[in-house]
Amino acid sequence: MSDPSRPIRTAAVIPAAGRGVRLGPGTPKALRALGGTPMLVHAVRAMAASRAVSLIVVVAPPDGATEVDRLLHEYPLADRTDLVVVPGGQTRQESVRLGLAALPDTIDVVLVHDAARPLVPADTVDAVVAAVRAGAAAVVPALPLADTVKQVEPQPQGTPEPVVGTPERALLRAVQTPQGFDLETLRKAHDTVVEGEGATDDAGLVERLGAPVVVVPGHEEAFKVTRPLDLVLAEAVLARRRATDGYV
Ligand SMILES: Nc1ccn([C@@H]2O[C@H](COP(=O)(O)OP(=O)(O)OP(=O)(O)O)[C@@H](O)[C@H]2O)c(=O)n1
Ligand SMILES: C[C@](O)(CO)[C@H](O)COP(=O)(O)O
Repeated sequence: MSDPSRPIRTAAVIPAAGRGVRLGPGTPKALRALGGTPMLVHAVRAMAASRAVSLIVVVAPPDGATEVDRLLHEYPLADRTDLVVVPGGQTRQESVRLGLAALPDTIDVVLVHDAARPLVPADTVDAVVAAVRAGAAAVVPALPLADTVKQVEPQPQGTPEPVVGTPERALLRAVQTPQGFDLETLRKAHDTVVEGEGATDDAGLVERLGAPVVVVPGHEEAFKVTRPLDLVLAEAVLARRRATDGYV
C-alpha cells in the first residue's frame, strides 16, 4: 500500500520490441519513419507531453537496446522527464513485464503505451492519468465500434467461416493505449497471469485478477499502426498537425 502523504509519481512503459510483421518486411516497426522521425520518438514525445509523466521506460527489441538508446539521445526530452531503455522479450506481455521490472519503488502509477500508437493526443493521456489518480486501479481509453462484429467458428484459410453470434455492438468498445494502472495492481497481474491465457492487453490481465477496469473515452488519432494502410493514415494526420498546430 502506498503512503498517502507522498506525492503520486507516474511513469510510462512503452513496449517497442515488436517486429511489425503485419506492416511488412523491414526495420522493426517502432523504428520506422513517420514524417521523417522514428515512430517510437513520436510515442515517447506523446508520453512526455503529459506533465504527470516523470519517467519513461522504452522496451527495445531484445538485440537492439543500445541502438535504440543511442537513437533516442538524438531527440532530447524536456529536463523533467527521465528516459531509460531496456531490452524486451518475445511477446508484448513479456516486454511489458520487463519494462515494469525497471521501474523504481517511488513510482505509484504506470501507463503502458504501444510505440505503435505514435499519435495519441496529450488530452487522452491526461484523462487516463487523472482517472487512475482519482482512484481507479485500471483505466483503458476506448471507442465505440463503427462496424458490426460477428463471432465465427474459425476455419482453414479459403473455407467460409460459420457465424455463431452477433454481439450487441452498443456494449462493445475498441480498446487503445495508454492504459493506466496502479503499479502494484499491474505488477501483481503480470506476476499472476500466465502467458498464453488469451489476454491481448494489460487490462485483460488485471481483469483476470478479478480487479475492476474502467473505460474512458479514447481518440480516433490514437489508432495503432498495424498494417500498411495505417501508415498512410498516420502520415496524413501528422501532415495536418504540422500544418495547423506547429507539431514537430
Ligand atoms: N515482443 C513484443 C511484441 C510487441 N511489442 C510491442 O507491442 C506493441 C503493440 O504490438 P503490435 O502492434 O502487435 O506490434 P508487433 O508485435 O510489432 O506487430 P506484428 O504482430 O504485426 O508483428 C508495439 O509497440 C510492439 O512494439 C513488444 O514490445 N514486444
Ligand atoms: C494493447 C492493444 O493495443 C490494445 O488494443 C492491443 O491489444 C495490442 O494487440 P496486438 O495484437 O499486439 O496488436
